[in-house]
Amino acid sequence: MKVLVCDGVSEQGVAMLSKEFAVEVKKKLSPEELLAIIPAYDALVVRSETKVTKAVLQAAERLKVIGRAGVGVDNIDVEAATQKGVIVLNAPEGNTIAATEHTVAMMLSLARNIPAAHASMKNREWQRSKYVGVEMRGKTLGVVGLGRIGSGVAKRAVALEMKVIAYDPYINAEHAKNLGIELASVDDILAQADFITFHMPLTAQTKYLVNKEALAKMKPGVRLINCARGGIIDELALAEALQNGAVAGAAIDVFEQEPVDPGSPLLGLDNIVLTPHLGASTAEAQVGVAVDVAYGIIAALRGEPVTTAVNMAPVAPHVLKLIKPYFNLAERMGCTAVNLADGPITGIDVEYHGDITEVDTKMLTTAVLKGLLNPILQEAVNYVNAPGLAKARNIRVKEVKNKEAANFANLLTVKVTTAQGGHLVQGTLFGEEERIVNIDGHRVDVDPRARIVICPHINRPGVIGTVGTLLGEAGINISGMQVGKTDVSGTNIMVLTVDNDIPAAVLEKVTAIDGIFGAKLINFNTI
Ligand SMILES: NC(=O)c1ccc[n+]([C@@H]2O[C@H](COP(=O)([O-])OP(=O)(O)OC[C@H]3O[C@@H](n4cnc5c(N)ncnc54)[C@H](O)[C@@H]3O)[C@@H](O)[C@H]2O)c1
Ligand SMILES: O=C(O)[C@H](O)COP(=O)(O)O
Repeated sequence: MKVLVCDGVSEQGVAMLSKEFAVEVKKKLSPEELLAIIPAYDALVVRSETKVTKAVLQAAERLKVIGRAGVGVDNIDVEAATQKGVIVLNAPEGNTIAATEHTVAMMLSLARNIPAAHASMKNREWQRSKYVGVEMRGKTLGVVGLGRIGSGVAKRAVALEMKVIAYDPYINAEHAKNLGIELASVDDILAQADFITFHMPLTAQTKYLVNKEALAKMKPGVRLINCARGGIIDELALAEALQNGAVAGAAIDVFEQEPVDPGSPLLGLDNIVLTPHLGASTAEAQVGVAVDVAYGIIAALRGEPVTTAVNMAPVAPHVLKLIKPYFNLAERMGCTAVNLADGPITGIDVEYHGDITEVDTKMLTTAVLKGLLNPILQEAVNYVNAPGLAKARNIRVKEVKNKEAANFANLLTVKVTTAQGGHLVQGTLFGEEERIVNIDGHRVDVDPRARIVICPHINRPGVIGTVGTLLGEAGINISGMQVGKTDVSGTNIMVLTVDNDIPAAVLEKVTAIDGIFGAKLINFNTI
Protein backbone atom coordinates (compact mmCIF):
# COMPACT_ATOMS: atom_id res chain seq x y z
CA MET A 1 0.00 0.00 0.00
CA LYS A 2 1.31 3.47 -0.87
CA VAL A 3 0.53 6.62 1.09
CA LEU A 4 1.09 10.15 -0.22
CA VAL A 5 1.54 12.84 2.43
CA CYS A 6 1.08 16.42 1.22
CA ASP A 7 1.32 19.71 3.17
CA GLY A 8 3.25 20.03 6.43
CA VAL A 9 2.23 16.96 8.42
CA SER A 10 4.15 16.22 11.61
CA GLU A 11 6.92 13.61 11.47
CA GLN A 12 5.32 11.52 14.25
CA GLY A 13 2.32 10.70 12.06
CA VAL A 14 4.50 10.03 9.03
CA ALA A 15 6.66 7.65 11.11
CA MET A 16 3.56 5.70 12.25
CA LEU A 17 2.41 5.30 8.66
CA SER A 18 5.90 4.35 7.46
CA LYS A 19 5.93 1.35 9.81
CA GLU A 20 3.07 -0.18 7.82
CA PHE A 21 3.12 1.33 4.34
CA ALA A 22 5.35 2.88 1.68
CA VAL A 23 5.05 6.58 2.46
CA GLU A 24 6.08 9.45 0.22
CA VAL A 25 6.06 13.05 1.48
CA LYS A 26 5.61 15.64 -1.26
CA LYS A 27 4.97 19.22 -0.17
CA LYS A 28 3.71 22.07 -2.33
CA LEU A 29 2.49 19.96 -5.25
CA SER A 30 0.74 21.95 -7.96
CA PRO A 31 -2.78 20.74 -8.89
CA GLU A 32 -1.34 19.32 -12.13
CA GLU A 33 1.43 17.46 -10.28
CA LEU A 34 -1.06 15.96 -7.82
CA LEU A 35 -3.33 14.88 -10.67
CA ALA A 36 -0.40 13.19 -12.42
CA ILE A 37 0.84 11.13 -9.47
CA ILE A 38 -2.35 10.35 -7.52
CA PRO A 39 -3.22 7.16 -9.48
CA ALA A 40 -0.34 5.36 -7.76
CA TYR A 41 -1.55 5.86 -4.17
CA ASP A 42 -3.92 4.02 -1.83
CA ALA A 43 -4.10 6.81 0.73
CA LEU A 44 -3.62 10.57 0.75
CA VAL A 45 -2.91 12.77 3.79
CA VAL A 46 -3.46 16.53 3.53
CA ARG A 47 -3.95 19.65 5.63
CA SER A 48 -5.88 22.64 4.25
CA GLU A 49 -3.50 23.57 1.44
CA THR A 50 -3.97 20.67 -0.96
CA LYS A 51 -7.25 20.77 -2.86
CA VAL A 52 -8.67 17.30 -3.39
CA THR A 53 -11.01 18.03 -6.26
CA LYS A 54 -13.39 15.85 -8.24
CA ALA A 55 -10.74 15.63 -10.96
CA VAL A 56 -8.17 14.35 -8.46
CA LEU A 57 -10.65 11.76 -7.21
CA GLN A 58 -11.51 10.66 -10.73
CA ALA A 59 -7.82 10.09 -11.44
CA ALA A 60 -7.24 8.32 -8.12
CA GLU A 61 -7.76 4.75 -9.29
CA ARG A 62 -6.41 3.03 -6.17
CA LEU A 63 -7.36 5.59 -3.56
CA LYS A 64 -9.19 4.17 -0.55
CA VAL A 65 -8.86 6.89 2.03
CA ILE A 66 -8.10 10.59 2.43
CA GLY A 67 -6.91 11.73 5.83
CA ARG A 68 -7.22 15.39 6.78
CA ALA A 69 -4.71 16.25 9.50
CA GLY A 70 -7.05 18.84 11.00
CA VAL A 71 -10.75 19.65 11.24
CA GLY A 72 -12.11 21.37 8.11
CA VAL A 73 -12.63 19.17 5.05
CA ASP A 74 -13.77 21.96 2.77
CA ASN A 75 -10.64 21.48 0.62
CA ILE A 76 -11.84 17.94 -0.16
CA ASP A 77 -14.74 17.10 -2.49
CA VAL A 78 -16.36 14.80 0.07
CA GLU A 79 -19.36 14.07 -2.14
CA ALA A 80 -17.19 12.89 -5.02
CA ALA A 81 -15.13 10.82 -2.56
CA THR A 82 -18.25 9.18 -1.11
CA GLN A 83 -19.57 8.33 -4.56
CA LYS A 84 -16.26 6.65 -5.27
CA GLY A 85 -16.27 4.79 -1.96
CA VAL A 86 -13.25 6.71 -0.70
CA ILE A 87 -13.25 7.22 3.05
CA VAL A 88 -12.63 10.80 4.14
CA LEU A 89 -11.48 11.10 7.73
CA ASN A 90 -10.25 13.99 9.79
CA ALA A 91 -8.61 14.66 13.15
CA PRO A 92 -11.33 16.67 14.85
CA GLU A 93 -9.86 17.13 18.30
CA GLY A 94 -6.09 17.41 17.94
CA ASN A 95 -6.06 21.14 17.20
CA THR A 96 -9.02 22.31 19.29
CA ILE A 97 -6.92 23.86 22.04
CA ALA A 98 -4.54 25.47 19.54
CA ALA A 99 -7.41 27.13 17.63
CA THR A 100 -9.17 28.11 20.86
CA GLU A 101 -6.06 29.77 22.28
CA HIS A 102 -5.30 31.45 18.96
CA THR A 103 -8.80 32.94 18.94
CA VAL A 104 -8.34 34.31 22.46
CA ALA A 105 -4.89 35.64 21.51
CA MET A 106 -6.38 37.34 18.44
CA MET A 107 -9.20 38.85 20.50
CA LEU A 108 -6.82 40.25 23.12
CA SER A 109 -4.33 41.46 20.49
CA LEU A 110 -7.16 43.29 18.77
CA ALA A 111 -8.50 44.81 21.99
CA ARG A 112 -5.05 46.09 23.01
CA ASN A 113 -3.63 46.92 19.56
CA ILE A 114 -0.62 44.73 20.29
CA PRO A 115 0.47 43.98 16.68
CA ALA A 116 0.18 47.65 15.62
CA ALA A 117 2.01 48.89 18.74
CA HIS A 118 4.70 46.27 18.20
CA ALA A 119 5.16 47.31 14.54
CA SER A 120 5.33 50.95 15.59
CA MET A 121 8.07 50.24 18.16
CA LYS A 122 10.02 48.22 15.61
CA ASN A 123 9.77 51.40 13.55
CA ARG A 124 11.63 53.19 16.42
CA GLU A 125 8.42 55.02 17.56
CA TRP A 126 6.98 55.51 21.08
CA GLN A 127 3.26 56.21 20.61
CA ARG A 128 1.40 55.54 23.86
CA SER A 129 -1.75 57.56 23.19
CA LYS A 130 -2.26 56.09 19.71
CA TYR A 131 -2.73 52.57 21.00
CA VAL A 132 -5.23 52.93 23.82
CA GLY A 133 -7.30 49.76 23.91
CA VAL A 134 -10.47 48.40 25.47
CA GLU A 135 -10.99 45.95 28.35
CA MET A 136 -12.67 42.58 28.00
CA ARG A 137 -14.28 42.57 31.46
CA GLY A 138 -17.96 43.41 31.27
CA LYS A 139 -18.05 43.32 27.46
CA THR A 140 -20.46 41.06 25.60
CA LEU A 141 -18.93 38.35 23.43
CA GLY A 142 -21.10 36.73 20.78
CA VAL A 143 -19.98 33.22 19.84
CA VAL A 144 -21.43 31.90 16.61
CA GLY A 145 -20.92 28.12 16.47
CA LEU A 146 -20.70 26.51 19.89
CA GLY A 147 -18.82 23.32 19.01
CA ARG A 148 -15.44 22.29 20.35
CA ILE A 149 -13.60 25.56 19.64
CA GLY A 150 -16.58 27.86 20.21
CA SER A 151 -17.20 26.25 23.61
CA GLY A 152 -13.51 26.53 24.51
CA VAL A 153 -13.48 30.21 23.61
CA ALA A 154 -16.70 30.79 25.57
CA LYS A 155 -15.20 29.13 28.67
CA ARG A 156 -12.10 31.31 28.50
CA ALA A 157 -14.16 34.45 27.86
CA VAL A 158 -16.19 33.72 31.01
CA ALA A 159 -12.86 33.57 32.89
CA LEU A 160 -12.13 37.04 31.48
CA GLU A 161 -15.41 38.17 33.10
CA MET A 162 -17.13 38.75 29.76
CA LYS A 163 -20.84 38.22 29.24
CA VAL A 164 -21.08 35.47 26.63
CA ILE A 165 -24.05 34.81 24.36
CA ALA A 166 -23.96 32.15 21.67
CA TYR A 167 -25.81 31.03 18.58
CA ASP A 168 -25.68 27.45 17.35
CA PRO A 169 -28.80 25.88 15.84
CA TYR A 170 -27.67 22.40 16.82
CA ILE A 171 -26.72 22.99 20.45
CA ASN A 172 -29.14 22.78 23.36
CA ALA A 173 -29.56 25.29 26.17
CA GLU A 174 -28.22 22.79 28.74
CA HIS A 175 -24.79 22.82 27.07
CA ALA A 176 -24.76 26.62 27.14
CA LYS A 177 -25.87 26.64 30.76
CA ASN A 178 -23.03 24.29 31.71
CA LEU A 179 -20.61 26.80 30.17
CA GLY A 180 -22.16 29.62 32.17
CA ILE A 181 -23.45 31.37 29.05
CA GLU A 182 -26.77 31.92 27.26
CA LEU A 183 -28.05 30.97 23.85
CA ALA A 184 -29.29 33.80 21.64
CA SER A 185 -30.42 34.41 18.07
CA VAL A 186 -28.02 35.70 15.42
CA ASP A 187 -29.89 39.02 15.41
CA ASP A 188 -29.54 39.33 19.21
CA ILE A 189 -25.81 38.73 18.89
CA LEU A 190 -25.47 41.28 16.09
CA ALA A 191 -27.36 43.86 18.13
CA GLN A 192 -25.76 43.26 21.54
CA ALA A 193 -22.20 42.00 21.14
CA ASP A 194 -19.06 44.11 21.51
CA PHE A 195 -16.97 41.24 20.13
CA ILE A 196 -18.23 38.49 17.81
CA THR A 197 -16.24 35.34 17.09
CA PHE A 198 -17.15 32.67 14.53
CA HIS A 199 -16.60 28.93 15.00
CA MET A 200 -18.65 26.98 12.51
CA PRO A 201 -17.81 25.29 9.20
CA LEU A 202 -18.20 27.09 5.88
CA THR A 203 -21.42 25.75 4.37
CA ALA A 204 -24.13 27.04 2.05
CA GLN A 205 -25.87 28.38 5.20
CA THR A 206 -22.81 30.06 6.69
CA LYS A 207 -21.30 31.51 3.50
CA TYR A 208 -21.27 35.32 3.85
CA LEU A 209 -23.19 35.13 7.13
CA VAL A 210 -21.41 38.41 7.76
CA ASN A 211 -22.38 40.50 4.75
CA LYS A 212 -23.36 44.17 4.30
CA GLU A 213 -26.81 43.62 5.85
CA ALA A 214 -25.46 41.75 8.89
CA LEU A 215 -22.75 44.37 9.39
CA ALA A 216 -25.42 47.09 9.34
CA LYS A 217 -27.23 45.36 12.22
CA MET A 218 -24.14 45.26 14.43
CA LYS A 219 -23.43 47.52 17.38
CA PRO A 220 -21.29 50.48 16.22
CA GLY A 221 -17.67 49.87 17.15
CA VAL A 222 -18.03 46.09 17.23
CA ARG A 223 -14.89 43.93 16.89
CA LEU A 224 -14.96 40.71 14.84
CA ILE A 225 -12.77 37.62 15.04
CA ASN A 226 -12.71 34.85 12.46
CA CYS A 227 -10.48 31.86 13.12
CA ALA A 228 -12.93 29.40 11.51
CA ARG A 229 -13.14 29.65 7.74
CA GLY A 230 -12.69 32.30 5.08
CA GLY A 231 -15.97 33.03 3.34
CA ILE A 232 -18.04 33.25 6.54
CA ILE A 233 -17.27 36.98 6.34
CA ASP A 234 -17.61 38.89 3.06
CA GLU A 235 -14.13 40.44 2.98
CA LEU A 236 -15.06 43.40 0.76
CA ALA A 237 -17.99 44.32 3.02
CA LEU A 238 -15.76 43.96 6.09
CA ALA A 239 -13.02 46.12 4.58
CA GLU A 240 -15.58 48.86 3.93
CA ALA A 241 -16.98 48.65 7.48
CA LEU A 242 -13.45 48.79 8.91
CA GLN A 243 -12.66 51.83 6.78
CA ASN A 244 -15.78 53.76 7.79
CA GLY A 245 -15.40 52.78 11.47
CA ALA A 246 -18.70 50.87 11.76
CA VAL A 247 -16.50 47.96 12.78
CA ALA A 248 -13.76 49.10 15.14
CA GLY A 249 -11.43 46.22 14.40
CA ALA A 250 -11.15 42.70 13.09
CA ALA A 251 -8.83 39.78 13.77
CA ILE A 252 -8.72 37.37 10.88
CA ASP A 253 -6.83 34.08 10.56
CA VAL A 254 -8.68 32.56 7.60
CA PHE A 255 -9.44 34.00 4.18
CA GLU A 256 -11.66 33.57 1.16
CA GLN A 257 -8.55 32.87 -0.87
CA GLU A 258 -5.43 31.35 0.67
CA PRO A 259 -2.69 32.47 0.35
CA VAL A 260 -4.34 35.89 0.43
CA ASP A 261 -4.37 37.87 -2.79
CA PRO A 262 -1.73 40.64 -2.36
CA GLY A 263 -4.37 43.07 -3.66
CA SER A 264 -6.86 42.24 -0.86
CA PRO A 265 -8.23 45.44 0.73
CA LEU A 266 -7.81 43.87 4.18
CA LEU A 267 -4.03 44.02 3.91
CA GLY A 268 -3.88 47.80 3.75
CA LEU A 269 -5.96 48.51 6.88
CA ASP A 270 -4.61 49.60 10.28
CA ASN A 271 -7.48 48.39 12.49
CA ILE A 272 -6.99 44.74 11.66
CA VAL A 273 -4.92 41.88 13.07
CA LEU A 274 -3.97 39.25 10.53
CA THR A 275 -2.38 35.82 10.78
CA PRO A 276 -1.82 33.39 7.87
CA HIS A 277 -4.13 30.54 8.95
CA LEU A 278 -2.14 29.80 12.10
CA GLY A 279 -5.00 28.59 14.32
CA ALA A 280 -3.81 24.98 14.35
CA SER A 281 -0.12 25.78 14.16
CA THR A 282 1.25 24.72 17.50
CA ALA A 283 3.78 21.96 18.01
CA GLU A 284 1.31 20.06 20.21
CA ALA A 285 -1.62 20.33 17.80
CA GLN A 286 0.40 19.24 14.80
CA VAL A 287 1.63 16.11 16.57
CA GLY A 288 -1.94 15.47 17.80
CA VAL A 289 -3.62 15.70 14.39
CA ALA A 290 -0.86 13.78 12.59
CA VAL A 291 -1.02 10.90 15.06
CA ASP A 292 -4.83 10.83 15.00
CA VAL A 293 -4.93 10.83 11.23
CA ALA A 294 -2.28 8.08 11.05
CA TYR A 295 -4.43 5.85 13.29
CA GLY A 296 -7.38 6.52 10.97
CA ILE A 297 -5.43 5.75 7.78
CA ILE A 298 -4.03 2.54 9.26
CA ALA A 299 -7.52 1.37 10.28
CA ALA A 300 -8.98 2.31 6.88
CA LEU A 301 -6.27 0.53 4.88
CA ARG A 302 -6.67 -2.54 7.08
CA GLY A 303 -10.37 -2.50 6.20
CA GLU A 304 -11.36 -1.74 9.78
CA PRO A 305 -14.02 0.82 10.70
CA VAL A 306 -12.82 4.38 11.19
CA THR A 307 -14.29 6.41 14.01
CA THR A 308 -13.32 9.78 12.52
CA ALA A 309 -14.68 9.27 9.01
CA VAL A 310 -16.73 12.26 7.93
CA ASN A 311 -18.58 10.41 5.19
CA MET A 312 -19.84 7.66 7.48
CA ALA A 313 -22.19 7.77 10.44
CA PRO A 314 -20.07 8.59 13.51
CA VAL A 315 -19.75 5.99 16.26
CA ALA A 316 -19.42 6.99 19.91
CA PRO A 317 -16.30 5.52 21.61
CA HIS A 318 -18.34 3.53 24.17
CA VAL A 319 -20.42 2.02 21.35
CA LEU A 320 -17.31 1.23 19.32
CA LYS A 321 -15.79 -0.58 22.29
CA LEU A 322 -18.80 -2.87 22.50
CA ILE A 323 -19.27 -3.56 18.79
CA LYS A 324 -15.65 -3.62 17.58
CA PRO A 325 -15.00 -7.27 18.52
CA TYR A 326 -17.91 -8.24 16.25
CA PHE A 327 -16.77 -6.48 13.05
CA ASN A 328 -14.79 -9.38 11.58
CA LEU A 329 -17.47 -11.86 12.58
CA ALA A 330 -20.21 -9.76 10.95
CA GLU A 331 -18.19 -9.39 7.76
CA ARG A 332 -17.42 -13.12 7.59
CA MET A 333 -21.07 -13.95 8.22
CA GLY A 334 -22.03 -11.71 5.28
CA CYS A 335 -19.43 -13.48 3.15
CA THR A 336 -20.80 -16.90 4.19
CA ALA A 337 -24.38 -15.84 3.48
CA VAL A 338 -23.61 -14.63 -0.07
CA ASN A 339 -21.75 -17.83 -0.81
CA LEU A 340 -24.74 -19.88 0.30
CA ALA A 341 -27.21 -17.79 -1.74
CA ASP A 342 -28.56 -19.61 -4.75
CA GLY A 343 -29.52 -16.56 -6.79
CA PRO A 344 -29.59 -12.75 -6.65
CA ILE A 345 -30.17 -11.50 -3.11
CA THR A 346 -33.26 -9.34 -2.73
CA GLY A 347 -33.18 -8.78 1.02
CA ILE A 348 -30.93 -9.00 4.06
CA ASP A 349 -32.18 -9.17 7.62
CA VAL A 350 -29.58 -8.71 10.31
CA GLU A 351 -30.86 -9.69 13.74
CA TYR A 352 -29.14 -8.86 16.99
CA HIS A 353 -29.82 -10.68 20.26
CA GLY A 354 -28.40 -9.92 23.68
CA ASP A 355 -26.74 -6.90 25.32
CA ILE A 356 -25.46 -5.62 22.00
CA THR A 357 -29.04 -4.57 21.19
CA GLU A 358 -28.61 -1.69 23.66
CA VAL A 359 -26.26 0.21 21.33
CA ASP A 360 -26.34 1.45 17.75
CA THR A 361 -25.47 -1.56 15.58
CA LYS A 362 -25.72 0.12 12.15
CA MET A 363 -21.99 -0.18 11.60
CA LEU A 364 -22.13 -3.94 12.24
CA THR A 365 -24.91 -4.21 9.68
CA THR A 366 -22.63 -2.31 7.30
CA ALA A 367 -19.89 -4.85 8.07
CA VAL A 368 -22.30 -7.64 7.06
CA LEU A 369 -23.01 -5.78 3.79
CA LYS A 370 -19.29 -5.30 3.20
CA GLY A 371 -18.63 -9.01 3.61
CA LEU A 372 -21.61 -9.86 1.44
CA LEU A 373 -20.88 -7.49 -1.45
CA ASN A 374 -17.09 -7.75 -1.61
CA PRO A 375 -17.01 -11.26 -3.11
CA ILE A 376 -19.44 -10.31 -5.89
CA LEU A 377 -18.39 -6.81 -6.92
CA GLN A 378 -15.41 -5.70 -8.92
CA GLU A 379 -14.91 -2.52 -6.89
CA ALA A 380 -13.62 -2.61 -3.34
CA VAL A 381 -16.51 -2.41 -0.89
CA ASN A 382 -15.91 -0.53 2.34
CA TYR A 383 -17.79 1.02 5.25
CA VAL A 384 -18.53 4.14 3.19
CA ASN A 385 -19.93 2.67 0.02
CA ALA A 386 -21.47 -0.62 1.24
CA PRO A 387 -24.95 0.77 2.16
CA GLY A 388 -25.16 2.75 -1.12
CA LEU A 389 -24.06 -0.24 -3.19
CA ALA A 390 -26.72 -2.44 -1.54
CA LYS A 391 -29.35 0.20 -2.26
CA ALA A 392 -28.20 0.58 -5.87
CA ARG A 393 -28.70 -3.19 -6.29
CA ASN A 394 -32.22 -2.92 -4.77
CA ILE A 395 -31.27 -5.09 -1.82
CA ARG A 396 -33.60 -4.43 1.10
CA VAL A 397 -31.69 -4.19 4.38
CA LYS A 398 -33.44 -4.57 7.72
CA GLU A 399 -32.13 -4.58 11.27
CA VAL A 400 -34.04 -6.44 13.98
CA LYS A 401 -33.20 -6.33 17.69
CA ASN A 402 -34.25 -8.61 20.51
CA LYS A 403 -32.55 -8.30 23.89
CA GLU A 404 -33.17 -11.96 24.75
CA ALA A 405 -30.39 -14.19 23.42
CA ALA A 406 -30.98 -17.91 23.77
CA ASN A 407 -27.77 -19.68 24.95
CA PHE A 408 -25.40 -16.86 23.96
CA ALA A 409 -24.49 -13.51 25.54
CA ASN A 410 -24.85 -11.96 22.09
CA LEU A 411 -25.99 -13.56 18.86
CA LEU A 412 -25.91 -12.17 15.31
CA THR A 413 -28.17 -13.64 12.66
CA VAL A 414 -27.88 -12.89 8.96
CA LYS A 415 -30.78 -13.97 6.78
CA VAL A 416 -30.56 -13.50 3.04
CA THR A 417 -33.59 -13.73 0.81
CA THR A 418 -33.40 -14.86 -2.81
CA ALA A 419 -36.06 -15.78 -5.37
CA GLN A 420 -35.32 -19.41 -4.50
CA GLY A 421 -35.91 -18.95 -0.77
CA GLY A 422 -33.25 -17.92 1.66
CA HIS A 423 -30.34 -18.82 3.90
CA LEU A 424 -29.42 -18.20 7.50
CA VAL A 425 -26.07 -17.77 9.25
CA GLN A 426 -25.70 -17.20 12.99
CA GLY A 427 -22.55 -16.15 14.77
CA THR A 428 -21.27 -15.20 18.17
CA LEU A 429 -18.08 -14.65 20.14
CA PHE A 430 -16.76 -17.27 22.56
CA GLY A 431 -14.58 -14.96 24.62
CA GLU A 432 -12.63 -13.24 21.87
CA GLU A 433 -13.02 -16.08 19.37
CA GLU A 434 -15.38 -15.70 16.45
CA ARG A 435 -17.68 -18.60 15.76
CA ILE A 436 -20.38 -19.37 13.22
CA VAL A 437 -22.85 -21.41 15.25
CA ASN A 438 -25.67 -22.10 12.83
CA ILE A 439 -25.97 -22.49 9.08
CA ASP A 440 -29.45 -22.92 7.63
CA GLY A 441 -30.81 -24.38 10.86
CA HIS A 442 -27.90 -26.79 11.43
CA ARG A 443 -25.96 -26.15 14.61
CA VAL A 444 -22.21 -25.96 13.97
CA ASP A 445 -19.10 -24.52 15.61
CA VAL A 446 -17.03 -23.05 12.77
CA ASP A 447 -13.99 -20.80 13.09
CA PRO A 448 -14.58 -18.32 10.25
CA ARG A 449 -10.96 -17.49 9.61
CA ALA A 450 -9.69 -20.26 7.40
CA ARG A 451 -10.71 -21.83 4.08
CA ILE A 452 -13.90 -23.82 4.42
CA VAL A 453 -16.17 -25.88 2.22
CA ILE A 454 -19.85 -26.03 3.09
CA CYS A 455 -21.74 -29.07 1.83
CA PRO A 456 -25.41 -29.58 2.59
CA HIS A 457 -26.20 -33.27 2.22
CA ILE A 458 -28.63 -36.10 2.91
CA ASN A 459 -28.18 -37.43 6.42
CA ARG A 460 -27.36 -41.03 5.58
CA PRO A 461 -24.32 -43.35 5.81
CA GLY A 462 -21.50 -43.07 3.30
CA VAL A 463 -22.01 -39.51 2.05
CA ILE A 464 -19.38 -37.82 4.20
CA GLY A 465 -16.80 -40.53 3.49
CA THR A 466 -17.24 -40.16 -0.27
CA VAL A 467 -16.51 -36.41 -0.06
CA GLY A 468 -13.38 -37.06 2.02
CA THR A 469 -12.11 -39.66 -0.45
CA LEU A 470 -12.75 -37.42 -3.46
CA LEU A 471 -10.95 -34.45 -1.92
CA GLY A 472 -8.08 -36.68 -0.80
CA GLU A 473 -7.66 -38.03 -4.32
CA ALA A 474 -7.56 -34.42 -5.61
CA GLY A 475 -4.69 -33.69 -3.19
CA ILE A 476 -6.79 -31.48 -0.88
CA ASN A 477 -5.95 -31.87 2.78
CA ILE A 478 -8.88 -31.66 5.21
CA SER A 479 -7.56 -30.21 8.47
CA GLY A 480 -10.90 -29.90 10.27
CA MET A 481 -14.44 -31.11 9.98
CA GLN A 482 -17.84 -30.25 11.43
CA VAL A 483 -21.09 -32.05 10.90
CA GLY A 484 -24.13 -30.08 12.00
CA LYS A 485 -26.23 -31.09 14.93
CA THR A 486 -29.32 -30.97 12.87
CA ASP A 487 -32.73 -29.62 13.71
CA VAL A 488 -33.79 -30.19 10.12
CA SER A 489 -34.89 -33.78 9.54
CA GLY A 490 -33.39 -35.73 6.66
CA THR A 491 -30.66 -33.26 5.74
CA ASN A 492 -27.46 -32.09 7.38
CA ILE A 493 -24.50 -29.87 6.66
CA MET A 494 -20.78 -30.59 6.74
CA VAL A 495 -18.20 -27.86 7.01
CA LEU A 496 -14.69 -28.90 6.06
CA THR A 497 -11.63 -26.81 6.80
CA VAL A 498 -9.21 -27.31 3.92
CA ASP A 499 -5.57 -26.31 3.49
CA ASN A 500 -5.65 -25.51 -0.22
CA ASP A 501 -7.94 -23.78 -2.67
CA ILE A 502 -10.10 -26.30 -4.50
CA PRO A 503 -10.36 -26.12 -8.29
CA ALA A 504 -13.88 -25.53 -9.62
CA ALA A 505 -13.82 -28.91 -11.40
CA VAL A 506 -13.24 -30.70 -8.08
CA LEU A 507 -16.07 -28.77 -6.41
CA GLU A 508 -18.32 -29.79 -9.28
CA LYS A 509 -17.41 -33.44 -8.70
CA VAL A 510 -18.23 -33.05 -5.00
CA THR A 511 -21.59 -31.50 -5.90
CA ALA A 512 -22.29 -34.40 -8.24
CA ILE A 513 -21.92 -37.00 -5.44
CA ASP A 514 -25.22 -38.71 -4.76
CA GLY A 515 -26.68 -37.18 -1.57
CA ILE A 516 -24.71 -33.88 -1.80
CA PHE A 517 -26.72 -30.73 -2.57
CA GLY A 518 -23.81 -28.42 -3.25
CA ALA A 519 -20.24 -27.52 -2.31
CA LYS A 520 -19.35 -23.89 -1.58
CA LEU A 521 -15.72 -22.93 -0.95
CA ILE A 522 -15.21 -19.81 1.17
CA ASN A 523 -11.71 -18.46 1.61
CA PHE A 524 -11.94 -16.14 4.62
CA ASN A 525 -8.24 -15.35 4.23
CA THR A 526 -9.16 -13.05 1.35
CA ILE A 527 -11.32 -10.83 3.58
N1 LIG B 1 -7.94 28.58 12.01
C1 LIG B 1 -7.61 27.32 12.12
O1 LIG B 1 -6.46 26.95 11.91
C2 LIG B 1 -8.62 26.33 12.55
C3 LIG B 1 -8.25 25.26 13.39
C4 LIG B 1 -9.21 24.34 13.75
C5 LIG B 1 -10.51 24.48 13.29
N2 LIG B 1 -10.84 25.48 12.47
C6 LIG B 1 -12.21 25.67 12.00
O2 LIG B 1 -13.00 26.12 13.09
C7 LIG B 1 -14.35 25.73 12.90
C8 LIG B 1 -14.91 25.08 14.16
O3 LIG B 1 -14.18 23.90 14.47
P1 LIG B 1 -14.65 22.95 15.65
O4 LIG B 1 -13.57 21.95 15.84
O5 LIG B 1 -15.12 23.74 16.81
O6 LIG B 1 -15.89 22.25 14.95
P2 LIG B 1 -17.18 21.63 15.66
O7 LIG B 1 -17.77 20.73 14.65
O8 LIG B 1 -16.86 21.10 17.00
O9 LIG B 1 -18.14 22.89 15.85
C9 LIG B 1 -18.80 23.51 14.79
C10 LIG B 1 -20.11 24.03 15.34
O10 LIG B 1 -20.73 24.83 14.34
C11 LIG B 1 -22.12 24.66 14.51
N3 LIG B 1 -22.82 25.13 13.34
C12 LIG B 1 -23.06 24.48 12.17
N4 LIG B 1 -23.77 25.26 11.35
C13 LIG B 1 -23.97 26.44 12.02
C14 LIG B 1 -24.63 27.64 11.68
N5 LIG B 1 -25.23 27.79 10.50
N6 LIG B 1 -24.63 28.63 12.59
C15 LIG B 1 -24.01 28.47 13.78
N7 LIG B 1 -23.39 27.35 14.15
C16 LIG B 1 -23.36 26.35 13.27
C17 LIG B 1 -22.26 23.17 14.78
O11 LIG B 1 -23.48 22.87 15.41
C18 LIG B 1 -21.09 22.92 15.69
O12 LIG B 1 -21.46 22.99 17.05
C19 LIG B 1 -14.33 24.83 11.66
O13 LIG B 1 -14.68 25.59 10.55
C20 LIG B 1 -12.88 24.43 11.54
O14 LIG B 1 -12.53 24.08 10.23
C21 LIG B 1 -9.93 26.43 12.10
O1 LIG C 1 -9.62 23.05 9.91
C1 LIG C 1 -8.54 23.02 10.49
O2 LIG C 1 -8.15 22.04 11.15
C2 LIG C 1 -7.70 24.23 10.47
O3 LIG C 1 -8.15 25.13 9.55
C3 LIG C 1 -6.25 23.96 10.34
O4 LIG C 1 -5.81 23.92 9.02
P1 LIG C 1 -4.29 23.54 8.74
O5 LIG C 1 -4.13 22.09 9.09
O6 LIG C 1 -4.07 23.77 7.29
O7 LIG C 1 -3.46 24.40 9.59
